[in-house]
Amino acid sequence: MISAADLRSADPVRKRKVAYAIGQAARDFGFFRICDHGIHPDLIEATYDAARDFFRQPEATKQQYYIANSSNHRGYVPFTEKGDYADEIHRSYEAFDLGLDLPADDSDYLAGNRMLGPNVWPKISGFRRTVTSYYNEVAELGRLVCAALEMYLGLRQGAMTQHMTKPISQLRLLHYVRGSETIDHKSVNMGAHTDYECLTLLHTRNAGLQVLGQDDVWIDVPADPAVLVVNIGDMLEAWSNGFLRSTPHRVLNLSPERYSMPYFVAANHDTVIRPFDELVEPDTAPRYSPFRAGDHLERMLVRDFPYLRAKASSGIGAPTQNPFENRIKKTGP
Ligand SMILES: O=C(O)CCC(=O)C(=O)O
Ligand SMILES: [Fe+2]
Repeated sequence: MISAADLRSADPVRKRKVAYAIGQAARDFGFFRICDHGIHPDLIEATYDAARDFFRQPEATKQQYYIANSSNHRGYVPFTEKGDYADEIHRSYEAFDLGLDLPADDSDYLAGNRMLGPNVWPKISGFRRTVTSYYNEVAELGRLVCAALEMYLGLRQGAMTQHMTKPISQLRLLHYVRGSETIDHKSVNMGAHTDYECLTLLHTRNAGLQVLGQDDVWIDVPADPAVLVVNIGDMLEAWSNGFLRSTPHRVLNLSPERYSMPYFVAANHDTVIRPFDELVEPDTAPRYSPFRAGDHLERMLVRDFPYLRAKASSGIGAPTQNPFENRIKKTGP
């Protein structure tokens, strides 16, 4: 567990120290837990309350916000919106997805960008205000962790964060419900995957998350309300030329009901992710070919969201295997 308090320190020595602790954990494990992160527990609780208020509405009400009705991937993801995760046995969760809340006259949105634009807001008192506050705070924390990793990786300041001025970062409110017919509580609810962005900052209230360790053993991540779980995602694996690895993880049916809130720290839509020169050894080729951040995310979302496949006009193409997930072995618990 790493105290993240010094990420906000004015003292460069303290800042460097915490940056190294974070970098080492990212390097050695690909995921780590931070406390003293500066997001007030009351705001976290209020965000869960907002999530609960949304999910407990009748299905027909939630369907008014169905993500398929949005052109920029915002809104309600029903239990039935099942992706292509081979190892899911009792997949049973719903979600609410949102991102940077851009105005309706945003030029990227008007140009048809599939990830940018305004959020969809349910008519629930306080929902928008609370969830926006949490989004802003977790986004700020994500920038601080990225800046710390720039320092650890020996990159110039802003090497990554300058590409996060209008990011395609999403916040997901997740609600898992274990069906009464699910007898095996170690069955997989959300299948093994890597996250597609740079980093994920996840808060959860309940056990069930597992991450794949170096030796291909699934490790249980305990639930602790004071903690944010951080893992490396695909974009950062490529940016770091594989020095940091995108960590496979999955969610078991341990709890009858489970809430979590991952925030995915991404780059801007059009940022071309290619390994930083500083991290490519002289006279060797980079280990990753360049790709646009938005293209990678959209290619993966089409695998995870049947509605995107159904939209003939989405233009995203056929679902593909995520090359960053080649380390996932279909091992048992
Ligand atoms: O709910 C969790 O703990 C993990 C969620 C997750 O991995 C994801 O949404 O990508
Ligand atoms: Fe994930």
